[in-house]
Amino acid sequence: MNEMTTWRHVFKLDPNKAITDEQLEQVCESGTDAIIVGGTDGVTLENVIDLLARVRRFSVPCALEVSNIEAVTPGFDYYFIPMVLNSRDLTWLIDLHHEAVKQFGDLINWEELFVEGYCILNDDCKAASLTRARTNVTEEDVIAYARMAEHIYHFPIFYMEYSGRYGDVRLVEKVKRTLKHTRLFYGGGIHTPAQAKEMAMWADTVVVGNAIYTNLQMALQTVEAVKGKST
Ligand SMILES: CC(C)=CCC/C(C)=C/CC/C(C)=C/CC/C(C)=C/CC/C(C)=C/CC/C(C)=C/CC/C(C)=C/COP(=O)(O)OP(=O)(O)O
Ligand SMILES: O=P(O)(O)OC[C@@H](O)CO
Ligand SMILES: [Mg+2]
Repeated sequence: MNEMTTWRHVFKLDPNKAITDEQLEQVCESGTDAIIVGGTDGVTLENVIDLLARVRRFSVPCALEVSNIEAVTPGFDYYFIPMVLNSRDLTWLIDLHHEAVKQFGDLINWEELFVEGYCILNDDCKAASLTRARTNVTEEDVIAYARMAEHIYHFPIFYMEYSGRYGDVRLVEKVKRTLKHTRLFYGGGIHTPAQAKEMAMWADTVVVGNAIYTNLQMALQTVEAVKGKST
């Protein structure tokens, strides 16, 4: 069984945001299942390598969520590749991926690569603007994207991305009830243990990002809320 399929909680670190060594240690030693390194803007080879080297002092698994070709580097345990299913622009579905595979094809260890079928649901986030995501979608639309991810594309991950905003738990539940094999990642607006626990009832994996930078002590408590005996 692949390790990724056991992850319940992950922290997403943004290479474009500052974190002290002490804070990073708390994140990496928190008991989270993995660290994802990723962000939409300001992600450079330099800040990715810097963060990778710092995270590597700890034993937690570390994945790079690739958002631009220039910032891809060896050394991560996994590479997560977003494909934005509700983008209006082929760039974010096919073109950049084609370019990257042309460039790195011979070097890619396909066992380490996981495609994430993204559905971006917050109109007011950087990833939505960048990819021109069609966020004005119905419940039926989202369920159809999830089914496409699982049955047409056979993606390992369907990612409900509310980056910066807490999402609709009832919709997360409905999507979860639809999926059988593809794992459901939920990310967006989780700042409290209660929110993390609520989303973890349905999502296979919950992703906590911004809270690391706004209220670290609260963010750390989301790990126990998702994985602890009290859940
Ligand atoms: C040896 C070697 C070099 C090995 C590596 C081989 C390898 C794995 C190559 C890559 C292969 C490949 C197919 C790459 C894909 C290339 C690519 C650029 C794809 C496009 C990805 C994409 C759709 C990006 C759009 C933006 C997006 C969805 C980002 C996800 C992250 C996200 C939403 C983060 C939230 O943070 P942020 O938006 O920064 O939030 P703040 O407002 O808080 O900052
Ligand atoms: O930063 P937040 O809102 O926690 O979102 C986490 C993650 O889904 C971002 O890609
Ligand atoms: Mg960012």
